[in-house]
This record gives sequence, C-alpha cells and structure tokens, in this order.
Amino acid sequence: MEHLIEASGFSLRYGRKTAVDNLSFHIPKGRVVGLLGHNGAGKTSLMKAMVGLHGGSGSLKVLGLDPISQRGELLESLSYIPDVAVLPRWARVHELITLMSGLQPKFSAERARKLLTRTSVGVNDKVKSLSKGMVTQLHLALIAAIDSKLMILDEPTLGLDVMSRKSFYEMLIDEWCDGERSVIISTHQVEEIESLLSDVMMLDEGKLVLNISLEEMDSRFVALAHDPAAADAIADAHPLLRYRQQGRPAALFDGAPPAHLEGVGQRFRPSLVDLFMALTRKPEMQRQQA
Ligand SMILES: Nc1ncnc2c1ncn2[C@@H]1O[C@H](COP(=O)(O)OP(=O)(O)OP(=O)(O)O)[C@@H](O)[C@H]1O
Repeated sequence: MEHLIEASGFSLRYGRKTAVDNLSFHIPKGRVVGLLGHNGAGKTSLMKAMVGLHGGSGSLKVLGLDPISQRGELLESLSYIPDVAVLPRWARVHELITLMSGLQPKFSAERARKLLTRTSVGVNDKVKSLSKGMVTQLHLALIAAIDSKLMILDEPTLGLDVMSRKSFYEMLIDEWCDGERSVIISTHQVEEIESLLSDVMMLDEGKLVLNISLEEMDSRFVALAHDPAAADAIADAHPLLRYRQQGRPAALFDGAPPAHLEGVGQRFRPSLVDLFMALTRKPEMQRQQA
C-alpha cells in the first residue's frame, strides 16, 4: 500500500448541504498532517468519512480499505479520537486498559501503562477524578497503544490549557510518530502546531484550498514587509493578503513578488496563520487553489 489515505473526487452531503466538496488528495506514510479550516469548513465530516461514520460519493480509501464496507477491518488498524471523545467517568484507568485489551486486537496494555508513566495519570485513578488535560492524556495513551499505521485526531486539545496542549503534542510526537506512521490532526490552534507538521491541508467551505508540505510552503509563498509609502505599488501587484507584521505593513504573495517590488521591502517567511488567513477568506483565491 503506497498511501495510507487516498481520496479522489470525494464529496459528502447532509441532505442538500455539501460539507465536503470533490476532494482529491493522498496521505503517504510518515507524515504529520494538519487539517485546518474555520468552523463548519468540513474537517469533522471528512474525518468521520475516513473512519466510516459517514459515507459519501467518489472514492475514499483508508489503509487500502473502503471505510464503509470494510469498516470492521479498518477499525482494527486505526487509531481515532473524535471531537466528542468521552471516557466512562465511573471507570478506573486499569479497567479501561483491560477493556481495550478485549476490544482491540492491536492494543498493547504494556505499552499503554508505559505511556501513562509520562503523565500524572495513575492506573488506579478513576476517570472522574482526573482533570480535562489528564483525561486527554489518558485518551492519547490508550489510542497510541494501538499498533496502527494511522491516527486521526479531531480537535484533540480542545478546552486544554497551553501546558496540557504542549504535553499532549510532545507525547504524540515522541511516542507515536516513528517515520512510518502518519497522523492527521484537525485544530484551530494553527500557530501552535505549525512546528510539528510535515504537511498542511486547508479546507474552506468543504473545498481543499491548499494541500502542501511545509517545505513546499516555505519555497512557494513569500511575504514582504514594506514602508507605508509603497502601499499602492504593493496593492497593484495583487498579493494574496495585506496585513501588518510587527507594526509594519506586509503583503503575502504566492510565488516571488514582482521584481520591481523587491527593492521596497524586506522578505520574510510567512507563518501558517498568515497563509491560513490569506487562503480561507478570499473567494477568488479559493477557486485558483482548489
Ligand atoms: N449531522 C449534520 N447534519 C447536517 N449538517 C451537518 C451535520 N454535521 C455537519 N453539518 C454541516 O456540515 C458542514 C461541515 O461541518 P463540520 O462539522 O464537518 O465542520 P468542521 O470544520 O469540523 O467545523 P468545526 O471547526 O466547527 O468543528 C457545516 O456546514 C455543518 O453545519
């Protein structure tokens, strides 16, 4: 199997509402993919389709399997935390480990216990006695103890403070990503996960407006900080986005800015947030990129 996920012309509808619109993409092994998009962009719908919770039209293959007709087989080899993830409050941690051992053939209880030693969660703790951040760490430990090739995380750090988010991502990267496995993470905390990602997919109103590796992003998009006096010349060059960077006017270009502008400003590397702003609020760009 060359790609862990392959979509071709895949769309998903709720009645007349198109939530995911004609997506074609693939995710190879060993990638950390950020799935970004504003509220309602279609992130959860796409992830649900990937785990067989919602069907669509076109083609979608996950781990070489059809998520609807081969769902049982798929779920044996997939790690997934939905955006509404809950763990039973009455249970103790060791009971959840026993439960997982019975339900999931690729789950390793030993590995789950080892992962938990990185957290402040004890095996005898009751879920209801844990903080939200600790529950999320526990959830990750349980899911990361499944020997799978693909992890799908839908807004896994929602509601957590900055320290808890940091330790969640540290555990994910240190303990799960090994260069063979891939993870796809949806989040609104774009700036926080930029350094973790190898690739980014941006959805806007169900359409894929960008699907690119961070390396390609660095070589393709250029930002220029300039003096206010150059504003008209910059505007004439139709940048993707005009904004302010450390108090100075700046413009973001897809490709090198026109040669005559190079002298009026300083180039800098645009952040993922800048790009996100540029590509998910300009309808004319969305059409070009899709
Ligand atoms: N069960 C449903 N029935 C009808 N429409 C739905 C349903 N679930 C989602 N939608 C619609 O589909 C679109 C995409 O929703 P989705 O939840 O996939 O977006 P999202 O990117 O995950 O948003 P958020 O960041 O707010 O979680 C939205 O317009 C939403 O209203």
